[in-house]
Amino acid sequence: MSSMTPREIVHELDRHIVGQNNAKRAVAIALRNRWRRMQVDADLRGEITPKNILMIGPTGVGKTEIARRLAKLSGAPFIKVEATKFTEVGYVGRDVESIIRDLVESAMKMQRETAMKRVQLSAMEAAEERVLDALLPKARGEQDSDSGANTRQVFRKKLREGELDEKEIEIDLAATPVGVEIMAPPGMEDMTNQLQNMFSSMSNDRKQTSKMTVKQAMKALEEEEAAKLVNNEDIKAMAIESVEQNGIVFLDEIDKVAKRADSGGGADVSREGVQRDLLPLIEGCTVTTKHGMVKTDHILFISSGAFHLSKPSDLIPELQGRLPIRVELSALTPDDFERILTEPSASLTEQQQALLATEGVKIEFSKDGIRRIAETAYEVNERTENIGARRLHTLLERLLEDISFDAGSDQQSFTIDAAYVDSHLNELAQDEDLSRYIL
Ligand SMILES: Nc1ncnc2c1ncn2[C@@H]1O[C@H](COP(=O)(O)OP(=O)(O)OP(=O)(O)O)[C@@H](O)[C@H]1O
Repeated sequence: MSSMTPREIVHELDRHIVGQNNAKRAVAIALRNRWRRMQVDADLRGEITPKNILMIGPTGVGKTEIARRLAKLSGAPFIKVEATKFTEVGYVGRDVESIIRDLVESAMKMQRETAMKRVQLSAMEAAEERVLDALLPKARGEQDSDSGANTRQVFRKKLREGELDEKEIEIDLAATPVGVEIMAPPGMEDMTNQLQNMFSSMSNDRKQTSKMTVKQAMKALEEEEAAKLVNNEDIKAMAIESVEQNGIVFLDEIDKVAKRADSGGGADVSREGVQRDLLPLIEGCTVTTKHGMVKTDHILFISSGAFHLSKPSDLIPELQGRLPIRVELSALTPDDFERILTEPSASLTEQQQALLATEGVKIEFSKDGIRRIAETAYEVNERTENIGARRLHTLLERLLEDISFDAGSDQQSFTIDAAYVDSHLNELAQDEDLSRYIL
């Protein structure tokens, strides 16, 4: 668990997200509180539940990004779900517990990757032995002799230096489990999982001989050996522990399941139903997953919504009480866009430059060029639909389309200044119908 102070967390988030200081502070405190909770006496620890957060702000201003970066920073299992998913026609009552099951799956993946990394070296050595066995298929006794050992040593050296990479060999690999796709009705995911497990375990012990290059064989064998070295039960236990203690669920579009002031009856009933379904998860309950039982008491829920048509007070009172920390994210200005284009580490302009550099094309963004992109994005957002910083992605793609298409042919260096931006985007940006489709 991360032991960073709130100030350090905000500082780290600043590297990726422009502005939105209140939201950054709120999530930083929430994360630190988890660390604080782990420091108190075990008796009291059980009593302290997370202070969940409600982020209020228009689309594309960084709500998801803040939560995602926070999770990454703390190595926490993370999942984003849309609350509206549970109101779709025909899906009423869709199992909200699947949120926790998916979270456990993501934790399993993280834990498995960490465990695999830990055993990487041993796996590589074991794989090397198996490749050498395949390269030098000798009778048993002979391998133990001095000359046998010497040859093996020579081959090992060649193998490590990559000299044998392209040589073809035959190796025995565990057969991949039969792919069985089972379609079950919503809410029956557990049954599907069990059936799938049953089918895959049926084929677990089978081997298949494959012909491949030494390089491919090393990769396949390394994976197989690593899988043998990690203990699945440990991974399960660690995954569940990390979900229970560190898990973060990002519940988007929570405003869309709130009762609306202007509508009456029907749809409200189903929306309220979703809130009631979600409540036990947020209040703390136990969910059965195929890897074990998960208590949701200490999972951090970050909910978010634009709240254009409804207000947080339209949520059912119990849910309001469980989302005590409210933060507002502001709409982005042209100045923010300018900063988003250049400041974050691996910013959009940096990414484009790096991509084109691979073809020997150099692009420079001048200061007035950046300013003009930011202003155009803002104008298009105003005139059509406000999709926040996402507009910068679509605009940049369009702006660099020609360069990107011709890369590698003639001109090798470009300066993107205001004139370039105007000549490539102005016509589109001014035409409302066109920009709706293209920008
Ligand atoms: N303040 C910001 N600083 C840097 N990048 C941002 C900022 N706001 C948005 N972005 C970028 O815009 C994209 C969309 O942002 P994000 O997914 O956080 O939107 P959101 O506010 O969660 O909207 P929605 O509610 O529609 O999901 C991301 O690629 C993100 O990197």
